[in-house]
Amino acid sequence: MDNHSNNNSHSVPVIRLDDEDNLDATAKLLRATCIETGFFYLEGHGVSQDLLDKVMDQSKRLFGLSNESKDALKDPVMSRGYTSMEQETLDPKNQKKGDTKEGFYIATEIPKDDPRFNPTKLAGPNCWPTPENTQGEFTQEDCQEFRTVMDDYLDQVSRLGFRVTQLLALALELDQSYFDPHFQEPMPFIRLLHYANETSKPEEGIFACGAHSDYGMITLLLTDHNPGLQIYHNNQWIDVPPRPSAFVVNLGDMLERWSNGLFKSTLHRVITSGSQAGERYSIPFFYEPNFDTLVTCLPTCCSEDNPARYPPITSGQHLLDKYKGTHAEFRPGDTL
Ligand SMILES: O=C(O)CCC(=O)C(=O)O
Ligand SMILES: [Fe+2]
Repeated sequence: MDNHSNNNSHSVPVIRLDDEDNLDATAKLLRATCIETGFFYLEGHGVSQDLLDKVMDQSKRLFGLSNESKDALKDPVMSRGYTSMEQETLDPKNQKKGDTKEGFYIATEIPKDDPRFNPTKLAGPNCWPTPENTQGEFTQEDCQEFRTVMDDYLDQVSRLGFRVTQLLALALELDQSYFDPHFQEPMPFIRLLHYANETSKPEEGIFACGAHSDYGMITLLLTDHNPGLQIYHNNQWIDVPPRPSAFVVNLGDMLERWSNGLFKSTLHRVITSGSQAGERYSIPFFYEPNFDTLVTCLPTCCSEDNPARYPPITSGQHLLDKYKGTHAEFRPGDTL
């Protein structure tokens, strides 16, 4: 029997990034949290409310486009742009149909004539709305505004992601700068999400977002006021309610692997209740190391008694392997 929601016997802690005087205490709290669930709220992060509001508004405008226009914004080879409702199935074993959500991927803009352009390494241009591909639904100014807001957001959350990796290094009892070289050419991905006004029915295999763990290093999630996110902890699903102005941060499989299983990448899902919640908007930001970073057991996480459990893998290969399993339409680097 699947409990839809639970009282919060466990609550997700708040970590503040602006408490420089108590860095040791913050790192200790973060360590305990990462060993337990790897989920926490992040406050004092320095990203302005104005920008958070703007990015949500622009996301709503984008998903308000007609299906025809949104379909013209797909780029499965570059893994960018629009992904349709039910295209992604995050938990194929338990889902009868795909996630009841649509999405839009944005990453670092690398033009085709840039020497770094390489679709097999997920490095390429974004798929921006234009007056042409939106059939005039977006004017030139609308398109410019969308891009300006998204560029600004990508820049700010990337800086924030870098600071979080420094705090994670401390939590892992490493030098604060330990991860810095691995984020010199990071792979940041914004994913705008829009959940349908449809009630999830776990017992019938219908989920807003099926149970999964995230693939990469860290995820910084911005949500609107609608509840729905749950984490699986101590054999039950626990609500992680929206907390205004905070990011929900969670660790992904890559960091679990890097830390030899010490830091957890916890299973989570989204359950929507159509009548109560209406449509839900959220924006996960995935912050990943350089494509060529070698993810191999961190020095503080293995010893003679606790040898490395996973063979080394590059960050890029790890992500590509994971994407293949869940994105029906994604074909990174296929013949252009
Ligand atoms: O929408 C949410 O609250 C969570 C989304 C999520 O877990 C994901 O996209 O990885
Ligand atoms: Fe997730």
